[in-house]
Amino acid sequence: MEHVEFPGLRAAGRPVNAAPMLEVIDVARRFSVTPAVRGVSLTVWPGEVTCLLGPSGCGKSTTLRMIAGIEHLDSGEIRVAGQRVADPRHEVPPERRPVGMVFQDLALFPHMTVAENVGFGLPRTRGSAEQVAHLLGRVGLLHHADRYPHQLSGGEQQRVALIRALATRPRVMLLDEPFSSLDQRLRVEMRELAADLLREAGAAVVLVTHDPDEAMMMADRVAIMWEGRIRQEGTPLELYRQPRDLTVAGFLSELNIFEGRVADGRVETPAGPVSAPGFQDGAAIRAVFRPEHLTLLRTDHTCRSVGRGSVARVLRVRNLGRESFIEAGLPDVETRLRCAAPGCCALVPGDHVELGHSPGTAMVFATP
Ligand SMILES: Nc1ncnc2c1ncn2[C@@H]1O[C@H](COP(=O)(O)OP(=O)(O)OP(=O)(O)O)[C@@H](O)[C@H]1O
Repeated sequence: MEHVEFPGLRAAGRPVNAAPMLEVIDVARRFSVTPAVRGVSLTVWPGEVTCLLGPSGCGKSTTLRMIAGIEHLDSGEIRVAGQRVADPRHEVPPERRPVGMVFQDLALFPHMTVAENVGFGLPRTRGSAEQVAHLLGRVGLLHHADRYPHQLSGGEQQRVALIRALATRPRVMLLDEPFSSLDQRLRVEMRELAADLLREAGAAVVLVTHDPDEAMMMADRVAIMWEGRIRQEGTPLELYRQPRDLTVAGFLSELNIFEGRVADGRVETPAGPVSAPGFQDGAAIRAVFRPEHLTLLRTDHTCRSVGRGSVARVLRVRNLGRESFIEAGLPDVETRLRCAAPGCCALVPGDHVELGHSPGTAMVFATP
């Protein structure tokens, strides 16, 4: 097939000639006896969005606050555009770092109009009013320039906060759960708008979220954080397809996990045989499937036919129109299987289904 270039779309991978814009080198921070961040390193290129994804308390916000300069670092170093901005002995104050921030609580100035909010950090030059108008136009809010923040909807306030942070043309943009207070539809809209604006601005972006969909949609690279460390870093697809362990795998979707032992280089699972390269015969392993990788085929049989997947019973079906979620149970197994399929699903609770999986989608990990 002919290779097609889509103008405006970035090629996958990092720019070859550009230098990194943000370098976080082995930074650590401890609060009394609690180590919050234990040696985190990150490199972000201009125009690149890196997402820190992880459970509550794993050190995401502390990492962001150290980059912003509002949290001290105990060890390590932070560089912006090749210049050191922080190490334990020397810290450039936050207001002198070329770093913009948008947090969940937007902190717009209530007594200033929308235009004044956006222009707040700009030197009063002849071009500044035009720049504010340009940015407001870019997010469709030019007609609200003279309103006050309380006269705007949540989504509109979010857009103002975003362009206010972009107005000073920061080299690094930090976003801490910026869309979490918005409803689902608005959140999707804001993610797309923000991703476009941020890439256009050419800033290095670090986005903190605990929402895997947000990470998959917005990020060029995702770093999964766990207990103060980065457990794995890569493109969203690398993490989705080749997670290094079960913890990383479990961040991006629910999982169906089957325990087994390797025989002849493969392991039998209720969803059919799975090859286990790199494992010795007899090794205890876990074969893991994401919900969208299990297949369910309605059958009249109530037990497995030789050489096929197991027969399960459908317990629950949620048809969302665009996709469906099905829960199924295996005899004598307490855990429910969770499956997802595109479009509407004709199965109903009580149906018997033969389990299978899409080729090449199983993930195999050693049992600890
Ligand atoms: N100022 C502080 N004083 C004491 N402990 C703190 C302070 N700030 C953060 N911590 C602790 O450091 C750890 C990491 O906190 P951090 O806010 O970075 O986590 P997070 O991953 O951003 O969590 P969340 O997703 O809930 O915001 C937590 O155990 C937290 O309680």
